[in-house]
Amino acid sequence: MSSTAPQTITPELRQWIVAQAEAGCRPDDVLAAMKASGWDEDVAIEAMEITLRQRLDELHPRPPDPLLPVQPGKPLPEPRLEGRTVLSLKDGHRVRVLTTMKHPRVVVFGGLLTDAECETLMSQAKPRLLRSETVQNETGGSEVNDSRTSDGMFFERGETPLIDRVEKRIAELLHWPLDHGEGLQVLRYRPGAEYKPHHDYFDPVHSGTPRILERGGQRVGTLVVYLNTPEGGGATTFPDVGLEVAPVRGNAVFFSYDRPHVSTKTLHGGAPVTAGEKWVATKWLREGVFV
Ligand SMILES: O=C(O)CCC(=O)C(=O)O
Ligand SMILES: [Fe+2]
Repeated sequence: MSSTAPQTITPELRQWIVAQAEAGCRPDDVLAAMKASGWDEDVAIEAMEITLRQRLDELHPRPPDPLLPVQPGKPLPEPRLEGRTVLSLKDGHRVRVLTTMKHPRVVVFGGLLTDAECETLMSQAKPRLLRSETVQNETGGSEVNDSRTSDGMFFERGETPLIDRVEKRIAELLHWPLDHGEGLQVLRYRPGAEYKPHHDYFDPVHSGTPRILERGGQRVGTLVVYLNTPEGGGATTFPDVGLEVAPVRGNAVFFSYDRPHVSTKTLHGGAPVTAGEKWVATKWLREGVFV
């Protein structure tokens, strides 16, 4: 190679650089070898950088930029409101539309569950409540965490006739297949308990996320149903937009997120309960079948 010849990164050179790196050669030695065979130092450094970056991208593809609309028109759970203030469901149940917001996408429903349904869910959940855990980012497992001081439990999908009825109602309301939903989670917050602001999607930067995504892909929507009306506190807050949803028995707040990114403005939390208890049932919706 002569230093005056055009110095392009040929496939052979690329293979050679990758082979040196993968054999454990120090970059300085690779550079020295390239210089000895006529490469200009700056050009050689650039060739190495470009080649090795390309190789890393091949080995570890980067997740798509969450700010780009990766899947334009990606389907999301979404109620068909069409200007209505009351939605009549197949089981004869009527749900009121109390508040809607475009960005973040938030819809507050009134009367999603009856008082009796709320009572039954609370009493069925109560004996199984344990201190809530949050996702452990590194492993994808779960752990007890100060940011979430509630007690919780999960029902299996379709575990009881009531759960089945509620899940079918949610699937119809949000136009999202029943089998894309996680099992219903019930949480109890005692006085002082809270759930600090968080996102419900799994952050792609965490090493434990791929394992979690094996069971149905990303979460794309959340429905929090209030099973009682706490005497004080306990609103569901959306700090990015200053929205607070009052916890009222039977009502529910739905929000969706088309990508696992803060730009969805779906940061939310359960404000501390100041008096009495707060009980909620959460349904998380995945992009695929949750197994
Ligand atoms: O308790 C609330 O208001 C919010 C619950 C919540 O964020 C969740 O279950 O993911
Ligand atoms: Fe949440």
